[in-house]
Amino acid sequence: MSAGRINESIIGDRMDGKLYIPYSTACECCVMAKYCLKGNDMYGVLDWAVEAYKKWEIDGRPECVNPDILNYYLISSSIYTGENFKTFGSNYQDYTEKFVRYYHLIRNELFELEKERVTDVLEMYYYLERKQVENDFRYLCKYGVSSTLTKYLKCRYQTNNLFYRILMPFKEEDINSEPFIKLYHDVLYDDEILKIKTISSVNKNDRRSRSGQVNWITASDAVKYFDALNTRIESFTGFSTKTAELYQIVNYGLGGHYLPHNDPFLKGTENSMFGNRLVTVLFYLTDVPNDGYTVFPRKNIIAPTEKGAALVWQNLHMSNGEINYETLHGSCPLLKGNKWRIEADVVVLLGNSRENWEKQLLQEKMRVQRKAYHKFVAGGWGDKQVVKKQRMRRRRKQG
Ligand SMILES: O=C(O)CCC(=O)C(=O)O
Ligand SMILES: [Fe+2]
Repeated sequence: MSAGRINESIIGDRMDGKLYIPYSTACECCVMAKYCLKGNDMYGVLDWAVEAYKKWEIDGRPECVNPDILNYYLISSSIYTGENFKTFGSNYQDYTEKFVRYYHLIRNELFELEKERVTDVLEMYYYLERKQVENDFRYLCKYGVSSTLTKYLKCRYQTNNLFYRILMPFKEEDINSEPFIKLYHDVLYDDEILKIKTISSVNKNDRRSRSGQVNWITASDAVKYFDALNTRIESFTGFSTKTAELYQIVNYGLGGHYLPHNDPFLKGTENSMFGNRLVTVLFYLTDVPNDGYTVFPRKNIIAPTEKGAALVWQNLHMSNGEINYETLHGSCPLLKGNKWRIEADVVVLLGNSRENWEKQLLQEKMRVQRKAYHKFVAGGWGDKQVVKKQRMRRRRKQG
């Protein structure tokens, strides 16, 4: 690179439309960006500036890389190519991937500098990112394979420290560790499935993002039919269903799908009384072999639709209650058969006090344990009755 000559080994080769860089340092990449800018090759500027960032991230920032100049390369080329994206050049897919990959780096730069029209470019990034997620979603639905068991992802009989589960443990399968996703096999019984299907009169729902027939189970039906199911949910999630939302039943016919989304409400739009959706529990009421998966495009994960199983995941970070965006998920378009599922969103009291988050989580867990203890050790009573009985016994003793 000395004496103004560029090391030939870094001049990239374009193979299959992709930039191939055998070896280069962050300094060399910066120089390449500079020359591309001189030659008005704004896509080249972007490629090399981003590549410089990549090297910088891995190897640390060398002296020769001036962050201001690198910012300038990124901003100018982003604005320029951002405009061009609207007309979709032939390399659209390639650039989409690149943008999405480096989005977090570029975004910070843009925010820091607050240059004019930055929002335009940001909007373009958001748009491309959404597009990318949809592409990943479709790809997963078409070609995804279920993950296999590894050292960290196992199957086990799970009692969750509940005495009565020693006799009938859950069949728990790890699907992913971070975010936590698990599949519980055989937790919904045939008679329950029949009951659910019978009481669910269907309402047509034709929103574009979700084509399935949706039905909400009324509060009175929930009490009548699903008390045992609530207890089961509490046993495997460890959280109380006291503030959970009503069950939502969906029947997907052919082509039925649900585009990728996150279940929790965005910051500030949570239920002011009850908080946000901490855990999602999806029960499958039908077997749909090799189809109709629930997929997590950010994690490259597919979950099979297995009759009687429940897929469970945590939507919020346990440390602070913030949304875990990695839990983005959707339901693949159904190409054959018929998929029924029932969803329970377990909500945890956040109220207005995020500072109390940890305390609240602990309280919810304790409430579930107390209830389990009273129900199965103290002889089949719910919380309230036990407390009442204990109070009466104490009074009798005192008086
Ligand atoms: O049915 C599925 O597989 C996913 C449903 C879902 O994500 C939802 O209802 O929020
Ligand atoms: Fe969902």
